[in-house]
Order: sequence, then C-alpha cells, then structure tokens
Amino acid sequence: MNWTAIVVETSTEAVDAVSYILTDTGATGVKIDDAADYQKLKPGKYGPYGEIVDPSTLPHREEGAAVTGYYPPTTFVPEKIADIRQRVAKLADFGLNPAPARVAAEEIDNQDWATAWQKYYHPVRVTRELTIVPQWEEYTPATADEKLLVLDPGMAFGTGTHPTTQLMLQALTIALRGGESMIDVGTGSGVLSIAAKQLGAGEVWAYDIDDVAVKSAKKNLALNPIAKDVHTGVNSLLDGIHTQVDLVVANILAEIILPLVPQAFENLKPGGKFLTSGIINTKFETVKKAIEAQGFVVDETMRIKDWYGIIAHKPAPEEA
Ligand SMILES: C[S@@+](CC[C@H](N)C(=O)[O-])C[C@H]1O[C@@H](n2cnc3c(N)ncnc32)[C@H](O)[C@@H]1O
Repeated sequence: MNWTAIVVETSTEAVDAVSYILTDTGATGVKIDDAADYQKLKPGKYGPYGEIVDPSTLPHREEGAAVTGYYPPTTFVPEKIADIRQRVAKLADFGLNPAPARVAAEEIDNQDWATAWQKYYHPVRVTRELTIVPQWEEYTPATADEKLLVLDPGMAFGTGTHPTTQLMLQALTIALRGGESMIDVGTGSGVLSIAAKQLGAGEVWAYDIDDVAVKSAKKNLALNPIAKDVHTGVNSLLDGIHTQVDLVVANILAEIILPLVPQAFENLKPGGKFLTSGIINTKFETVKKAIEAQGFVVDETMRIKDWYGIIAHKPAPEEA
C-alpha cells in the first residue's frame, strides 16, 4: 500500500487552521503552498545555482493556498476525506473563510514520503530554556541553562513548532516552580510532559484518546531520561479520573476544551493551574467565558498568530 497526499485548497487566512486539521487527523507532515508567500518575496537567490531571480517569474500560485498532508498507508482515506471536508467547512463558523475548501486525495508512489518531511525538521529553540531536537540530529546546547527535548514525533502531533504547542511551552515556563504534579491531556508526542519534567515538574500523567499518540509519547519519554517516570495511558479527556494535581495542561481544539473545563476544575488542588491552548481566535471569548464561569481566575492570556492560550487558576479558599 502507498502513502496518500490529501490536498486542501483554501484561503491564505485559513492556512494555519487547515494545517492544524491535517496534523490532527494523522498527517505526518504538512506542505504549504500559499500565493501570499510569493507576494512577500523580495529579489533574492532563488535560482537553482543560487543566482538572483525576480521572484514573480518563479512558478507559483496566483491566489489562495494549497495545504497538503501526508498520510501513512494504514489510513482509511474515504473516511479521512469526509472528516477533513467537514472540519474545513466548519472553519466558517469560527470566522475563517476556508474557500474554495476543495479536498482531494492522491496516492504517492514514493515510499520515501514516510520520512521525507524529516529534512524540514531541525533543532529549534522554542523558549530561552527549551530547545527541541529531532532524535536524528546531533545538537550541542549553546548555553549551560538550555534544556533539550529529544523528539521523534512520528505519527503524533507535537513537533513543538506549532503555535499552539509553543504557547503551552511558554505557559509551562511561566507556571512551573518545581515539584508540581501535572496531568497532560492530549499528550500527542509527549512534548509538553517532557518539557514539564525538564522545567522541574514532579509526578506527571500523560493521556491521549489516540493509542498511536500514546505509543509515540512512550517512545519520546524514553528518549528523555528525565521524563522516563511519566505515566501514560489512553483516556478521553479526564473521564474517570478523580485526583488532585497542581497543574492540568491541554492543547486541544476549543470544542474539546469546553467539556474538559469542569473536569480540570475538579481534578485541581485549590490554587492549582489550568493551562490550555488550541484556541483559534474566534473561539477565544467562548472558551475564556467558560473557564471563568466554572470558577477559575484567568491570570494570563497569550497569543501567537491566530491561536490563543490561557493560564488560569482554581482559587484557594482564602481568595474567596
Ligand atoms: C493538538 S494535539 C497536542 C499535542 C501536544 N500536547 C502538543 O501540545 O503539541 C491534540 C492531541 O489531543 C488528542 N485528543 C483529541 N481529543 C482528545 C480527547 N477527547 N481526549 C484526549 N486526547 C484527545 C489528539 O489525539 C492529539 O494527540
């Protein structure tokens, strides 16, 4: 069986959201071809031999964007296309114009696609202290306080470079003091649990609804000795979990965060913190209001591009 490329033709403004949908539905890599990127190009060395070329003469899209996701041979393509089509069309409800929202699939012969995306994935210093290093790269920290997160994201979401992950990495840097217990909901590649351990978290539980993600998280946790003791499991949100931790972190889409809000409140100690992202700009107010209505105090809101993150805490009795 071959790999499949699913191409979504969309507008420039919906590129980030469509990339998110493709990654969230199992694409191991995403390619973006956006007419707006060519319009921004200045004359430069774009020729095959590094010669200076007028960018307008390069072959390029005249308008809109095409976002391509690469899916492994195990993907059941008709179901995947239907899911993507529905989620792309729904972007209009969030104020993003997905037009023309055409979704098409094509088989890819070349088996190299399984790893082709790896050549675009290099070490990236995501915060002052945290650098994500692909497992296959050699990397020497530039400073003594730089902490490494070694990752092979494979099929799971969480290379660390998506704005929603970056928001949570920043939030963890702000919120953690050391020794905190934490639950990572929707762990994907395990990136946030590894970061939390690097930043001094104590006991950590990492859950995901997708068993492929949990397998990937286990593999990545093992690559990072500091995170070897993180507990993992398949679980939908915090269903059936009744505990008291210092931190709940979740980078999941807004629609999924809403049912998580009361569960996070129940599972946090008084004074405990709820860090969440995956919130597209048009859903931000709805999620923030739901968090406040639950009784949380919103301490900080953060934004990268069209995505928001929220840091909130469950008030301690003395705050009431
Ligand atoms: C956007 S990814 C986040 C991955 C990683 N935590 C990060 O920040 O990069 C969202 C993850 O949530 C998982 N997920 C979606 N719905 C879920 C649910 N109801 N319960 C638990 N996990 C869920 C997905 O499988 C996916 O791995």
